[in-house]
Order: sequence, then C-alpha cells, then structure tokens
Amino acid sequence: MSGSASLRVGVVGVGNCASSFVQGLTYYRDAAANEPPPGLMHADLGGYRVRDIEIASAFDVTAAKVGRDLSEALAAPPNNTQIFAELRRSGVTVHRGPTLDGLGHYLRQEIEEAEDPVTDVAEVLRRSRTDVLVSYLPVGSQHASEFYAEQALKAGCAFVNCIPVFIASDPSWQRRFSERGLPIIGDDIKSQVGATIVHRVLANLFRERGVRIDRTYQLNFGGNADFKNMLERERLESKKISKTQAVTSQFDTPLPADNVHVGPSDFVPWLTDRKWAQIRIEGTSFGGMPLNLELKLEVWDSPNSAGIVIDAVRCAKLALDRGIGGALTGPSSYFMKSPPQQFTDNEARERTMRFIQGLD
Ligand SMILES: O=P(O)(O)OC[C@H]1O[C@@H](O)[C@H](O)[C@@H](O)[C@@H]1O
Repeated sequence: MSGSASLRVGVVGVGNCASSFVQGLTYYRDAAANEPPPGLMHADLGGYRVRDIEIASAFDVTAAKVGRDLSEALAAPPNNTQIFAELRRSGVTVHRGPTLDGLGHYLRQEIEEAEDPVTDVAEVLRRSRTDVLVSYLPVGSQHASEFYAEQALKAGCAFVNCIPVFIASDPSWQRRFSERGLPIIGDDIKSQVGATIVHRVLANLFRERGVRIDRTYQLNFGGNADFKNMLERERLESKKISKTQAVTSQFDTPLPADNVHVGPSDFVPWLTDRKWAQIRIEGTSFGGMPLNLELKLEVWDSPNSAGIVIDAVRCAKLALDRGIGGALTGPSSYFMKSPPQQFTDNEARERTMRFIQGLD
C-alpha cells in the first residue's frame, strides 16, 4: 500500500539523537525510491519517502533549548554530534516538558533547567497533529518515559521508545496501546551497525557453526551526554539488563552470569559523539580447541541510531494507517534491543519486511 502524504513526528529530548534524525530528513530529502543512498535501509518504506517525514513537535527541559526554534535548539550544548546537513529553521518551537526523573546528577551539572511553565504535552501533540512520538529521553528516565507514553495514549499518537525503559515489552503497556488502537515500537534502539547487532550476529555465527561460547564481553565508551549520564550507576539498571539480554537471548544455552559482561563502560569526553566498542568472544571449537575473537567497532553514535529511527517512525505510521494497535513484534525485534519477542536478526528482518509489505 502507499502511504498518505505526510508523517508528522514529535521528539521528546532535543539531544544528539534528535539532531541526527532531523539532519537526516534534509540529507535524504531527495533520496530516489529505487536506489537507496549510503546510510539508508529504505528510500521508500511502504509508500513513505524520507521527504514525507516532518517534525511536528519537540519537547525538552533545557534553558538553552526550550522556547527556541528546533534548528537552534539542536545546535545548543551539550549536543556534540556531527553536523552533516544544514539545520534549517523549522518553525517548530521546543516546548517545556516536565523534568520528572529525566535529569540525573551529571546532566544537572551540564545544563540549566528552563524556568518556563510546563506545557500540556497531550494538547501540543493534538494541536500539532503529531502522528508518531519518539522518546529520546536520557537513560534512567523511568517516570518521564511513562509520562510521555501516557501523553501519546491520550493524544492518539503512535510511540517509538528509543530508551531502555520497558514499555513496549511490558504486557500492561502493550494492552493499553492495543486497546487504544495505537502502535508502539520499543524498547531501546538497536543502532544500525552498532555493538549490539554485531555481538548478536557473531553469537549466532558461533552457534550455527557449532562453536560453543564460553565467555564474552562488550565494553562501550563514548564522549556524549548519554555516556556522561551513565556514569551514575543507579541510572543504569534497565540499560544493563536491556543490553545484556539483547546478546544472551541469542545463546541456546545460558552462560554463567560471571562469564558475560555487556554494558556501558566509561565516559571519554574527547570522543564527543563517537562510541567505541570492544567485543571479545571466547569459545570452544572442533576437537575442544580454543577459538577467540576480538574486535573494535568505532561509530558516530547518534547517526547510527537515526539510521534505524528513520525506518521505525515509518513502520509506526504504516500501522496507524492500517489500524493496527499494540506492540509491533517484527519491527520492534529488528529495531530495538528489548522487543516484546526476541528473534535472530535474520528472522527479525524478514518479519519487518513482511510487515512493511502488509503480509504480517
Ligand atoms: O550500538 P548499540 O549497542 O545498538 O546501542 C546504540 C544505542 O543505545 C542507546 O541506548 C543509546 O542511548 C543510543 O545513543 C545508542 O545509539
């Protein structure tokens, strides 16, 4: 089926990830439908081209961002990702959302909170005709995530949850979205070619080729506000669970907990928005011989996330168009680390392609 004219997106959190996503809308505006340019999985997804996506609303809590045009807010510190496309004046003013538990100790040091009165989020979503609300809240924002999920339900928006708080993977939230006939994709973005998908694909390779995995780690470090925020270990609980399960779900025999270490590891300011991951897998191959794999992945964190969100919002809108509510199993499993149901990434991709074609 072909999509209707436009897809109006709301963003919660005007940080690096929102910046990369918004820049992508300009960068890929003229992407030809038959030949996806580098960096895109789909120029045309179910009838939606990148040029059909527009920003309808934006929410943040920072003095330097609230009340400003989105283009200016995206350039404000502590944002430090690459600028690969012009941030044109958008006509969308950033609204003051409630802070709740959105700001941890380190982010409070980094930013000044806006003194503006908190907006009625559901009302802004309605008035701006936002179709899909994307949550880019900082890791550890449990209450704030629940608040924005509620606002999406109230205003009749689809919800894409990019952070490791369990909403799409939680049966009671699934039921509420399903009862409202609203789609949800989540939880916790699995970036384009990021540490998680590389680790998962390698775990499957070992399994399929008969090499037993004995021990593994995935160490991640970077220099953006996400990594600074994660220095506060208490904010990390759900993140660690999400990242670890994304990998261990691919093992057929569970490993002793001490033999698996997956998590955010340190903050290195000069890396800015780059994220480096060091992955090691130790296994036993034919004849009981040891087989060890060690790799390093270097990415720009936020563009790597945007490469997935640009498809996730289109899948969410397709579900809205088709009257499908509740958690979208296929797209969630391909796009997110903690979906309602885990598959291998091959199967997750096939399910997503079937969903896009309207077969699932
Ligand atoms: O690279 P991975 O393991 O898929 O994780 C990527 C994403 O993980 C999220 O939790 C971060 O907040 C994102 O900034 C990041 O892009």
